[in-house]
Amino acid sequence: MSPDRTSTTLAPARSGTLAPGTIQAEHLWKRFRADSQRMLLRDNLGRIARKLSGRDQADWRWALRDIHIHVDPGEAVGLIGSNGSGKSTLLKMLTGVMYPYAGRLQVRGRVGALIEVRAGIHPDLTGRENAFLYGSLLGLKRAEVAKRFDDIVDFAELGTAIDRQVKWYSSGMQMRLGFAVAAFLEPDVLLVDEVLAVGDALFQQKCLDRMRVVLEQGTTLVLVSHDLASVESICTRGIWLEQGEIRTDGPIRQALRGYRDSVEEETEARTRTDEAIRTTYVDVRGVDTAGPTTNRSMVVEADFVGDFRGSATVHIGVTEGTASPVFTTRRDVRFGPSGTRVKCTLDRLPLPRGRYALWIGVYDGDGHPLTAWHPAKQFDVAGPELDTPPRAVVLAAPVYVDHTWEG
Ligand SMILES: Nc1ncnc2c1ncn2[C@@H]1O[C@H](COP(=O)(O)OP(=O)(O)OP(=O)(O)O)[C@@H](O)[C@H]1O
Repeated sequence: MSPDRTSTTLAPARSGTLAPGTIQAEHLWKRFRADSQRMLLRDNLGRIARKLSGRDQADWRWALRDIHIHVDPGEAVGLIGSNGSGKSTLLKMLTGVMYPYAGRLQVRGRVGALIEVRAGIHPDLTGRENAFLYGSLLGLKRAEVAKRFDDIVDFAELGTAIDRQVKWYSSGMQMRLGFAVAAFLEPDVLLVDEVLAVGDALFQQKCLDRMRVVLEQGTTLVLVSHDLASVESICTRGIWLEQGEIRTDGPIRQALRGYRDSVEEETEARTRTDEAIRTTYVDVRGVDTAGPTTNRSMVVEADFVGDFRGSATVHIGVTEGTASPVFTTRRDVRFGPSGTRVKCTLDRLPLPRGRYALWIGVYDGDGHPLTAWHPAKQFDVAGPELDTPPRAVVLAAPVYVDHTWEG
């Protein structure tokens, strides 16, 4: 399918009857030249010659295809997806720094955006000047920015550096300034792209807390991040993009589940079949329960075959969907000609109810993979849900700990 440009508005319409804080995208398409990255002079000359002779068949790649989104004021939306799926492109169009190829886009009200660490921040101006400039771009009067200025400096922890030119700031300081300015100037829509990764853990937590305050004030939030725990802790709705298309738009847990499952499937598919050792059988089961159960025994069994002979280390781990395991364990094993079976009993499974994946990797004495670290089996655990942490906590690690309360 390709877009119909005849019936579209090319520029983002920022007016209409929608309430401030509403985002509406209809049939949104965006493409880039596939060769637009780096180009040598001779390539350019060749292209100009082809253009003059009418033979220039540009190679285009769609970054976004037929995107429909309606976000109501006050919603907290997480945009998730793998590298290159179109998240930043969509966010840039929402801020107005990029135009769609086709489609209609309405973003109503004042838009505060932090789309790149340095975006919207002028290096030759001081932090103070930047804050006032940004405020005026948002349509705020000088006095309105002045009223919030101390909060911005306090939050960004910039102290006297606020009167220094921004080009002397570290990237962390620039991010803190950018976030504080965008989040404290009371936007109707706050757009945040991946920048939290630049700050230290304490500052990330502060940003998440601030986003919650901003949400409570009725601002609409769109957050792009690969930190799925942060996205889950703050967003109620998730939009999962894949190759420029919406795969899921729904409750955040549902979108994250779909995305995590697809990451696992892809890793599994990428697992090479020419490895020195291959996994031929994997089982995960309860010992005296119908299936894996919280705080009860669980058994993992795996069979391996392959050309490798000698001793190697089998690692197994359990993840909640991404590659970082909740825990791992390992065993040195001798691999012989007739295949090898390992069995591991976990006495008290420390996982609350949920769906998990068992990952396996086998490594030789130098740490080289004989079987690459890959998801080998999904399994469900029966048992209690994890206790709900206070809202301020990003996300509790999914570990069940046996405990007793007194008093
Ligand atoms: N200015 C540009 N010129 C050419 N291609 C671009 C440009 N910006 C983005 N693209 C391409 O558009 C596609 C989507 O990119 P985008 O940055 O939106 O993805 P993303 O989901 O934000 O990825 P990441 O998680 O890596 O930040 C990619 O194929 C990318 O190479």
